Amino acid sequence: MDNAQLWQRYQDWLYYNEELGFYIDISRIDFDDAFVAQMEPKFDKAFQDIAATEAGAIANPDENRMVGHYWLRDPDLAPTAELKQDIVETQNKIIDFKEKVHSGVICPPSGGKFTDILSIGIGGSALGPQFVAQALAPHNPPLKIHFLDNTDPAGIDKVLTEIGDRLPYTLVSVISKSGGTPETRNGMLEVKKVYEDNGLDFSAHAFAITGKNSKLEAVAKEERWLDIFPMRDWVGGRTSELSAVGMAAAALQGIYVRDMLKGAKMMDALTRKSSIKENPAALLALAWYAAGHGKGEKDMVILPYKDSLLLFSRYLQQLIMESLGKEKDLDGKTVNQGIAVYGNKGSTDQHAYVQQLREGVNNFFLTFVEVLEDREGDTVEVESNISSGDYLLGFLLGTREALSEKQRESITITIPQVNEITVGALIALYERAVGIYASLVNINAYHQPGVEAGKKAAASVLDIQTKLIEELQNTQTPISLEDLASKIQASDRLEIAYKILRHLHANQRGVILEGNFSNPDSLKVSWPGN
Ligand SMILES: O=P(O)(O)OC[C@H]1O[C@](O)(CO)[C@@H](O)[C@@H]1O
Repeated sequence: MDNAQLWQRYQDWLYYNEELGFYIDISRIDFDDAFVAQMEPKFDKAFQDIAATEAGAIANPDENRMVGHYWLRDPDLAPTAELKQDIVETQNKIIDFKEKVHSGVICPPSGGKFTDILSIGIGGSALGPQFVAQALAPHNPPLKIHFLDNTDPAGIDKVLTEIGDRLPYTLVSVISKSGGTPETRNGMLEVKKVYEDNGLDFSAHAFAITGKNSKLEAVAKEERWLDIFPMRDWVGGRTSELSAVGMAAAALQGIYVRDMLKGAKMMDALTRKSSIKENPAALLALAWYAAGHGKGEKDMVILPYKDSLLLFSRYLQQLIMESLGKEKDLDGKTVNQGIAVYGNKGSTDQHAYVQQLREGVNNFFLTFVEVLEDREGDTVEVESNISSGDYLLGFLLGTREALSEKQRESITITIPQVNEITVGALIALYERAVGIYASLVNINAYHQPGVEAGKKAAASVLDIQTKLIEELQNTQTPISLEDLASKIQASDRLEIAYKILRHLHANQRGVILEGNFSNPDSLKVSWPGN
């Protein structure tokens, strides 16, 4: 296509909503009218599926659950009066909590006001709050947020060192829908110990966001934490940013959470339309399908040209990959679906991997995110009539053109500003696009059976560790790996046993390994206390 044809195609496919100031351009994705016509019946079904989901159908059949994140921003849509009341009450309770914290009614036992929040959670219990904090937290937030989203001891130490002597003024938010995620539990136990070691009452600093009757809820109740906010089984972790999970963290940082909900509600109204061209989420799903032939053949590279949106791709990675990455379809057929998502920000990534995007393997499509407003306040010119923001746009458009010349496809989303309304709308846009795409490819977007396999395997590793240590403590002389593994009936897990022992040895945890480390079979292991 020449430039005149591309310009025409841009206008033919441009989506614009005046109220939100949102543009979506899928003109640089390679599809034709015949493809759209052929997709229409699938979209009709997808629109019906999502309407049923919003009305309270069991959209997550494997877990026998409704899927209700749409109700969070429009409680009137909730299928029962109880659910509606629950949503409204939780939101009001969060606003009330943040007001009490900000005003000092809820305060540290030593007096004064809370200055920091330490948010402990992982996956959907971290990624949304992290993205939103980066995108929207004011320069001088009433509370500064820190995250523990792993069980990495050095990572935990680093965050606690950053907090330093503000620990007595730090609120701790422990977030886990299941209430049993080991990384989160470990973070909580380590942080609790640091509070206790400093003579501080952890319970007077902590609040929980968790599912009903979870282990975490029991602990928070028993230890009389400051508060407990509910997570409901009809909100998945990766769609929980606009539930208590994201709301509490955002509100405490001084972000206008009601506006986030408003932006999401506005986008929901737009993405409920049953005409592909008038529905921005359907346009995204159409573009994803066209690019990857409905099989995820191409990766999705997300490039926001705005530093504050840096974590958008990371957030979308879970939303899209945990939702769409499925072995079986809804009929039980093996399909191995999914779309790989990566990206950071432009133009920074231009100096990292855009070389490969333009000239290397053509296995991706890009999503540029353009923000019209450069900055608050006056613009500085770095050259005559040219600002840094002009360069940013120049790099975006230049990269789009350079890629397009080489048949690399792209979508461009344009928003007027990064604010509560547009961020809420972006979240809702992608949540809906994922729901529509899942329906197009006939998969359950709302379960995550694949994650369980890794969790079970990790538990079995820790079980072997316990047995190895017990056995070693009863062994008087150095013993070969093979003999030790055989004693605990783990001869078939020799590699795992060796790696556990090597880790314990490296951390001076009582285990001594001796011998030739390039020949693990030759190593002898002992417990020096013996
Ligand atoms: O909130 P939870 O239950 O601790 O789970 C954290 C994350 O773990 C997963 O269940 C699986 O990795 C995600 O879906 C979820 O967001």
